[in-house]
Amino acid sequence: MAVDSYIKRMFGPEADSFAQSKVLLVGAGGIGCELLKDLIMMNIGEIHVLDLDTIDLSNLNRQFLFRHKDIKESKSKTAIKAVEFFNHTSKLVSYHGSVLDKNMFPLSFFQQFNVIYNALDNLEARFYVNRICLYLNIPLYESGTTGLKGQVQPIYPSLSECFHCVPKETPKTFPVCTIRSTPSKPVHCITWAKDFLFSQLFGEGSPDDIPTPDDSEFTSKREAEASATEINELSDLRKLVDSSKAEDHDFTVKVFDKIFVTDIERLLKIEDLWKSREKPSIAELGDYKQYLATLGDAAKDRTYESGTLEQSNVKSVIKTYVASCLRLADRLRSGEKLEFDKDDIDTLRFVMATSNIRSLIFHIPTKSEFDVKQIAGNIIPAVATMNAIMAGFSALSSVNYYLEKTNKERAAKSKMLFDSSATDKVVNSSKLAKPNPSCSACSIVKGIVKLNLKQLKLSDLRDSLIEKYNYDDDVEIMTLDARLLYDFDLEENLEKTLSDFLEDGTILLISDSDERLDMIELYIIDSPSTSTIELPNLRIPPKRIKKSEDDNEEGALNEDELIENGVVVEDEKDGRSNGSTHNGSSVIVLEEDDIGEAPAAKRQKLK
Ligand SMILES: Nc1ncnc2c1ncn2[C@@H]1O[C@H](COP(=O)(O)OP(=O)(O)OP(=O)(O)O)[C@@H](O)[C@H]1O
Ligand SMILES: [Zn+2]
Repeated sequence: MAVDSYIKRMFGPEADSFAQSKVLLVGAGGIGCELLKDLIMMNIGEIHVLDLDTIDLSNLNRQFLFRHKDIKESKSKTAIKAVEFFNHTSKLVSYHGSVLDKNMFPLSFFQQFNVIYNALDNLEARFYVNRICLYLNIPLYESGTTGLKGQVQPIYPSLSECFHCVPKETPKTFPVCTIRSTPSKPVHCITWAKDFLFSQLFGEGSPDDIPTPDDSEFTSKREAEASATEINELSDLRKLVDSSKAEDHDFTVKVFDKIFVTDIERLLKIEDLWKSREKPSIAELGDYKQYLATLGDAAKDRTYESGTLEQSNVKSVIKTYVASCLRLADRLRSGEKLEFDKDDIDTLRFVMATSNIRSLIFHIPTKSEFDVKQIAGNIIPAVATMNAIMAGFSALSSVNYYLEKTNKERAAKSKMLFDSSATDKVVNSSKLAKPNPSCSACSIVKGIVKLNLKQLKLSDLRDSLIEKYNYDDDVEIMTLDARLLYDFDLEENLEKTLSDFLEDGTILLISDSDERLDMIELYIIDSPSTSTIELPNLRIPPKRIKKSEDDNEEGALNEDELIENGVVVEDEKDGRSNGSTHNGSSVIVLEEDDIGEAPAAKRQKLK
């Protein structure tokens, strides 16, 4: 039976809307491959698939649209090619690029879609798509899995909780002193090797930028001093790596001596540290000096040992350390910017070797390359079935979008779905919650403004804002990433052209200096053909007193008032609006993937 007749039989005449819809699928990985198949089976009219990545060998166990021959090919393009032969009538379009790339995917790109499906693996991209959907009032089906856990969250802007409404789990952290001085578990050594040693020796940034932790983060002043000396010496070694020549391998010996001998000897002198702990011991490395010296010429060919690396064999890990150091230094010299990537063999082997040498010294069990990859990449193995289940629920839950007429009805019928720990249940569901009135993404009234950035000055924008929104006296203009462009105290930017600070896609936060009106958020679109400033029609609610630790609760508006006051719908069609919508440092173990977008916390004056 043709797919459309099958869908009609299931859902009745309303099913025509499936074929009339155009959707965007962001991410063609574990969930994305499944979801693409599901959306095709729903007979969706147009499916656009976007992914930045190419296929890796490790994707093949669960990303069922990809084969061995597709390794290194674009995920989105390959996924679409793979489903071409399915029995379907959907029009398919692929894009190879990051959803965060504003040149490739400006706001107008997203505007063409009725629904967006997220099948991503990181918070940054998820927060970004969430905000885009808030601006354009597009329903978003957000999905994610971690091992055997998973969830699907339908997001109807201004009607239900957005992705930002509920704080996300903060990355697991370890005290600095555990990582720098007293590791007791393999993960401590791996974190040290990846986040401290690798990033300082080969990572981006000047060697002088190495951050020095606060004294308060250590158990004693001596320990803090030892750490500061360690950091200064490491900074010198980074300079040595930068200035090394291809034929040099001396720096590998100097780095080894410093991190595994001098630093450890310094720590050993702080007796307090070892009163209740076993002392680290360089003797665990045996005759490492002689072995390092003999490696010289042999290491020059930069080859790794063949076969499985022996994680606890001192000679084997030292050889891996030398080869990875030389290969990374070659790459730095060729101008490459290096960052740790679990799939980059040189960065992985450097971390594997150095963490295991440190583990040997501290009497900690060593870890195989496979284990180090899991821990350093913070990988919880993906479960193909859970991806398939959550993708299925995302598609199924979005049926409400196609069958109902308004976003209000769609949101009322939609459910959030998540894994269940009960033995007799696979999945739990709950009604969609209302938006969080103090969410920094969806509670602020938003609008889109087209400006000729090269022609207009900041003073033009300030004057237009005051006139359009009836600010009594003055406004404060700040970017979403907390750069202060203007306030009554900072007038020097007024005569500068907007292109000096803004670009297409910059988001501005505008506050009322009189504290009478609430803050608004404006999305800037550069429009070289415009000469005037056309600010969107927004109804700005009175200033809210935020319910946060810093502010007291008096005067806070309730949720309904906020939604009522915030919504400004211009040219509403099909439930979508056109433009404005309502609305002591530790070492981080997770990848930067997991560090969410920080809402503008502190203001910095623009210099
Ligand atoms: N900014 C982005 N723009 C476009 N696609 C993205 C972006 N960030 C992540 N993705 C894609 O989202 C998908 C998420 O899929 P998944 O969680 O299965 O991860 P993976 O990278 O395929 O697998 P693994 O991380 O286990 O190696 C990936 O294909 C990834 O390339
Ligand atoms: Zn929100």
